[in-house]
Amino acid sequence: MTALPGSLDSTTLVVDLPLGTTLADLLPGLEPSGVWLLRGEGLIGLGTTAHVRTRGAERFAELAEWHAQHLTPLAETSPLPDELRGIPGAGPVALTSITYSSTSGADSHLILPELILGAAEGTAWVTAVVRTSALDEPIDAEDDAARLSQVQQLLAKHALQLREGRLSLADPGETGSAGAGTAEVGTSAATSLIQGAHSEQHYLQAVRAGVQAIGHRRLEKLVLARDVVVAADAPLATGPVLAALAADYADCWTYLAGDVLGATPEMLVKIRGRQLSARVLAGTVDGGTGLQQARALLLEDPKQRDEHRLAAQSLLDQLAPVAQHLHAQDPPAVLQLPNVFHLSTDVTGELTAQTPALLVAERAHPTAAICGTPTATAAELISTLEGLDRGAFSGPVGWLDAQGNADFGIALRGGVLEEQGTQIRLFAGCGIVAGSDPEEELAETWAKMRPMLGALGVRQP
Ligand SMILES: C=C(O[C@@H]1C=C(C(=O)O)C=C[C@H]1O)C(=O)O
Repeated sequence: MTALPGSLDSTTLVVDLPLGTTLADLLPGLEPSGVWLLRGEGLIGLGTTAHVRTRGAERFAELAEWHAQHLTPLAETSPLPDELRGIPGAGPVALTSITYSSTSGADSHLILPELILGAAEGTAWVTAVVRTSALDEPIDAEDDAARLSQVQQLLAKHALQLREGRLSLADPGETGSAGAGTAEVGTSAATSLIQGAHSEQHYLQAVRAGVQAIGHRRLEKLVLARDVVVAADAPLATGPVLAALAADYADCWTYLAGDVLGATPEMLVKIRGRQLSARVLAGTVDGGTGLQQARALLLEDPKQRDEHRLAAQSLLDQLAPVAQHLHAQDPPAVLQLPNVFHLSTDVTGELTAQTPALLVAERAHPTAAICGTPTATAAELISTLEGLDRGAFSGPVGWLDAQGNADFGIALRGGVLEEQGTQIRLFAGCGIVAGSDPEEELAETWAKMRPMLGALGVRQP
């Protein structure tokens, strides 16, 4: 864990975006350190004021402690402009990605960007977060001119400008920013698809073994994943990749935190004060199926309904010790995405105590949507059958603000950057239950990788 010398100071200004544009429109010209966007609104982080890395069984607790020590105090010391009070995510936020497994060899991350662009409920803002020890002299809370100039400097550093209250990309040639320049290299990087840790045959074999274990009544469900690698001839520029995901999958949360990025349709847990909500997905058919047929295939198939029921139930069971009035939509709905249809259950509830958001996420994770039932048996079988270190894939990903609000999606439909950003390992998994067909599950993994393959300019074989 990284200690943070000195305390933090933050400034938030309400800004306008150019008419008819959203935050997502800025992405192609930026090199973000964190992203969380849904339908054009959300957060873009730039640069880092602090980056905490941790591993192991205490990873949630350690990040929660860091959040309480460093981010929470800013709610008191750096008040928000009136227009932003009560807007979740406004002001200083940390983006986070946490590994699926406590035994992963990969880091879990909490990143506090130095500059955050935010938009929610039709209002946009910029927030600068600095270490007071990095300032020549402390900035007076009331010194608006000094605060504006500090924000302007950080904007220029990241290829942005604020003119008459309007935020936009800097005019070409205006700044010496690294952002715009490298983005161009990245968009033109040639990409190719190569095998991941294992072959398709290995996956088919793993699914067969999973179905067999279910047949022997060792467990009811397990989620088996596979990986492929997209290699590029230059570092990938994440801004344009994320912009493509945000444009094509507007109903998914487009994310970047630590080394993982993607566009996920699944919300592990969203926390707003004491209120919590979630969106559980499980049960999938290919997007090429018409809506009418997809509804029948999902809602009327006992196998799909069972697979879904186990996922929803696992979340309710895992949240029960910290929440009350838990309510799950019943029957599930059908969620239509460009690549797939899912059975979907929205869950709501109320936290019974002031449990820190990261510890609520720890409780909720892993659901049977990405692990299985019973959890421990599924987790053990996954580690032997998959033969993968999932890293951040299928772990919680999202943001936390200083007030304790948070979004934790499940890091699906994404990939992990490797080799200095010149390659990205894509993952996708499928829920296996009695009667699962290995070939169909393999096809489903390709359908789930389609968003990333498309954004990276790689054709599905
Ligand atoms: C595991 C993934 O997705 C999960 C598994 C699903 C399924 O098996 O039907 C559906 C949605 C997700 O909960 C993935 O996208 O990799």
